[in-house]
Amino acid sequence: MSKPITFVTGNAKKLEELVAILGPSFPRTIVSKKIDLPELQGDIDEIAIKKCKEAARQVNGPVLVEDTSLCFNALEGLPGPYIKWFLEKLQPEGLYRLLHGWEDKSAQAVCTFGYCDSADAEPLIFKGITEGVIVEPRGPRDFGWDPVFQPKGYDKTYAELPKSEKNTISHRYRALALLQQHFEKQDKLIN
Ligand SMILES: O=P(O)(O)OP(=O)(O)OP(=O)(O)OC[C@H]1O[C@@H](n2cnc3c(O)ncnc32)[C@H](O)[C@@H]1O
Ligand SMILES: [Mg+2]
Repeated sequence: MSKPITFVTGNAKKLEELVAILGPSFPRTIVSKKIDLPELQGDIDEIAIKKCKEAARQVNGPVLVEDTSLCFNALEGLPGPYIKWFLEKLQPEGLYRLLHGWEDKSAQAVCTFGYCDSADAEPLIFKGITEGVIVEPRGPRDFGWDPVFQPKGYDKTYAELPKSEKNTISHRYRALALLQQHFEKQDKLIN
């Protein structure tokens, strides 16, 4: 039997979505641990790799982490991985206002999972991207910047969409689909 994987996050909403997206058929057991890992700097992959290594060091076993970015194309990809601080200070209204004066409101929601077998293993990276536009905030405010992100091809923001629908098109869903493929392949090799 493989050891359970510890999903390390300080964000209960991320955990809720991961559980809903993976469902009961995921081949490995996932447990969660609430640790606020350091908010690192660097490019998106670099951050996920460092974050994963730090989690593996603290947990001392197989770990999963994820880092989420919101990249505005008009701003060359910023706020990107620093979205947490932008959101905290500016609120969803302020995120929308950042693009005042720019015609291009397009953005990418990026979710990057890192998985590490042990503290000395190199992390594997699984990345999902959903294209969209930044709009004036609409919908419930229970998760981050969901009210300002309207996925491409939709007339509703992430916040306005039913959770079940967000979870079939989101950046997190796309990243987890890759992660799921990886573990299903591995499961077949073992059994
Ligand atoms: O402990 P970790 O996993 O790092 O959790 P966190 O809340 O610090 O998350 P990040 O460092 O990845 O920062 C991403 C920010 O974007 C927010 N966020 C993440 N996923 C989101 C989603 O699907 N929709 C809206 N906001 C999201 C989240 O609340 C943070 O403010
Ligand atoms: Mg964080």
